[in-house]
Amino acid sequence: MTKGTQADVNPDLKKERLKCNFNIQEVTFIIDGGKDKTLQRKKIEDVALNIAASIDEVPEECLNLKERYDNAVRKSCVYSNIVKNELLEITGLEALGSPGLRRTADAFFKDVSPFMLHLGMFVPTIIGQCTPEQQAHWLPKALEMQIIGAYAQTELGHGTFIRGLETTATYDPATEEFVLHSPTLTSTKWWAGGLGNTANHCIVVAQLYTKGQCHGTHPFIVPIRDLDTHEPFPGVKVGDVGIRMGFNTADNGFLRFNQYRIPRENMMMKNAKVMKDGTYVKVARHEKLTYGTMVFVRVTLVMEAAFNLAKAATIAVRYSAVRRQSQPKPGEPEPQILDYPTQQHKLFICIATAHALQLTGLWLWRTFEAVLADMRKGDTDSLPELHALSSCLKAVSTSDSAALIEQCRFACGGHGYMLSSNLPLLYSFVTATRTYEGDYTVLLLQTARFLVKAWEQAESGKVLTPTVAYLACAAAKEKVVWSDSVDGMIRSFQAVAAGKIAACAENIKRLTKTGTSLEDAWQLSTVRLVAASEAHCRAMICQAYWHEVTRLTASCSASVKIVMEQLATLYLVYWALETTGDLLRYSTICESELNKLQLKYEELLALIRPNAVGLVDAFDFRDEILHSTLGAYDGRVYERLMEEALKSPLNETSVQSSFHKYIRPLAKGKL
Ligand SMILES: CCCCCCCCCCCCCCCCCCCCCC(=O)SCCNC(=O)CCNC(=O)[C@H](O)C(C)(C)COP(=O)(O)OP(=O)(O)OC[C@H]1O[C@@H](n2cnc3c(N)ncnc32)[C@H](O)[C@@H]1OP(=O)(O)O
Ligand SMILES: Cc1cc2nc3c(=O)[nH]c(=O)nc-3n(C[C@H](O)[C@H](O)[C@H](O)COP(=O)(O)OP(=O)(O)OC[C@H]3O[C@@H](n4cnc5c(N)ncnc54)[C@H](O)[C@@H]3O)c2cc1C
Repeated sequence: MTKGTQADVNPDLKKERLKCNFNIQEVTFIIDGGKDKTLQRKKIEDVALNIAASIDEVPEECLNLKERYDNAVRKSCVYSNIVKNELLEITGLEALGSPGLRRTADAFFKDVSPFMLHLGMFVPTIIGQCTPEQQAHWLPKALEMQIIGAYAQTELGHGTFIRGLETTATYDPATEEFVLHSPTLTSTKWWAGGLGNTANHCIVVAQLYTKGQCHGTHPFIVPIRDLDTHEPFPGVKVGDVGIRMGFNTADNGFLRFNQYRIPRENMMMKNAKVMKDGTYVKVARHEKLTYGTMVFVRVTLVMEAAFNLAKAATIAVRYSAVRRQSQPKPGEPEPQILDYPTQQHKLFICIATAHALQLTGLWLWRTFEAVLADMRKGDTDSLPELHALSSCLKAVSTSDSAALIEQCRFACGGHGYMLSSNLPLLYSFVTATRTYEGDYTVLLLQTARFLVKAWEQAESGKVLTPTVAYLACAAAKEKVVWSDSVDGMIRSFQAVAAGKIAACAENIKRLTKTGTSLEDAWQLSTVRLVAASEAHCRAMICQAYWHEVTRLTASCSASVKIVMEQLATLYLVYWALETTGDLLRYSTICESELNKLQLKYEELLALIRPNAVGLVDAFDFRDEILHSTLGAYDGRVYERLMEEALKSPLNETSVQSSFHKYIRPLAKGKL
């Protein structure tokens, strides 16, 4: 964080920091996943942000579309040199997924780098889908930025339904090449980040045909532009998809092939191969291993959701400590808006959710690594559970994060609507995460498949995998006894999930018994299935969050343990109050217990209040990363708003040319 001198800090923020009663650094270590991780992150930030090239003289949002893109490319080149020459030195390949890299990227790009998908998906797909020999060929070139790649899976006609993709890759044994072709308008690749103007290579997911047979979708590495001239190769048509709600510097593109040939070796052959004579050989033990990059990105998106929400919460809480408004008691000074319980209600859940998603995300990452280790030994048994877990957690975390970032914007009143607050841009960036890498509903329905199967296993007394083990207790179908202890609340959330899953399973059974096909019975139950999946995910987040807080604060100072537990309890109570209808249905909770719960919630808001600024300081964001007039460490909100306003191109002259051209003639009746 950029602390400046204490004299520069807004007096209200100064007082808030004196009120804070816990060790901020200890909380930072917990959020980062350990002291060593914090130190590494800070080192990366220091190295990367000492290079002033990230600074824009004119705010990014004041440039036109083309200027913004060119500027983003310029900064991407500076930044990729830093990654290549400095950051990879610090941590090796691990740097690519490190929080330090993620954070410093935000200091360079208020919107998104056109190189993001190169690092975010192109490189991970090479690592996940190539044979060691292919990796040795492609990876150094990609890491050295000799080639720049995109990931083109989605088409104009299909994003969700991958099996329905239309682009074909037909093997020609005579030349030992694949012929890529886009047979229809709807087969045009659409959306790939970095593809429109930047990438010279692209991972293309296409239907593989060999010896006259289709073997489903497979990934290929495809050179699309000449490395020297950057002109698209004959047979390749590529361009930008047009202006978007956000991501306007991400260079999302379209791509069409006309009988375009690539060598056989460009098929990514870790999970399946095509031999020289065209024989198709399946290597992988699990049908869906070609979907591996998506699972990897979904796992990382949970912490991405936490990260972005933490930024918004930092901005809104600091601003709420500085902003004074209204006069609830006559004659008294206007209070800080953070003193209003309604403001606390809007904001403290944002801090708690950022913690919940970050700690759940770290736990999910460890689970992912364990599954990966099993798969290296040839064991894919835990893949279905990982898919179910990562699907629902990606869906719920990105959806919660987007909704709460918007809530932070509301919490900042009119100033939150300024682009210089950074909240609108943050929202437009994060709301896309609910759609990309698997739409919210679609992913929850994937988890639902796993849950209904698990329920059937529970009913027949089979052993269940860890994340659904709670279903075994719920098979008794009795209402759970409500208790407002943490364990009691988690048990109740699980009972809600189990009750909803059971109702779905019963509904499907009832419909199929009366002659409805299984597919139709499933469709007719999907509204409930999505709700069941969401309830399961919420119960899982509550359990993982509380478990991690208990584990991680075991050796912390007492005050840190208290504040972390207050936040986690707030999260549980908040969701109990949000889902009272469900609790009334599946637990023994009654009116008086609901009233007690409401009181407990209000008490927690009051307890957290003195530590609110300390808690967002613990996210440890440097001002360069927050990019916010409202959220800077020093709280000089009004000064910064004025400084930014003066940078607007509309303030360059006191009279605009349009006055002479239109307004004056209009007034004189000459227009
Ligand atoms: C250098 C400087 C640089 C500076 C920058 C520096 C920046 C630094 C870095 C910055 C980082 C920033 C953040 C990250 C950035 C990322 C951005 C990403 C952007 C967005 C990318 C995208 O957006 S990219 C496209 C993603 N597009 C989807 O996401 C499609 C969803 N659609 C499906 O994913 C399938 O279509 C769908 C539904 C499963 C059905 O697939 P399907 O039809 O084949 O399968 P069925 O439904 O029939 O299911 C049959 C059985 O398969 C099982 N199963 C299915 N999937 C499975 C799986 N994966 N693993 C195991 N099992 C699986 C299922 O559970 C069933 O099991 P069972 O039979 O036992 O029940
Ligand atoms: C900013 C951004 C960046 C992207 N980057 C990339 C990229 O780099 N590479 C890439 O390949 N793709 C990329 N995408 C595409 C993205 O992965 C898809 O948009 C996403 O997977 C959703 O697919 P879709 O657009 O086909 O939506 P659709 O599937 O058409 O969804 C429309 C609606 O239909 C519903 N629906 C669809 N199927 C079902 C079902 N089976 N049951 C119930 N409801 C259903 C959905 O819930 C949704 O409400 C990007 C998208 C965005 C917005």
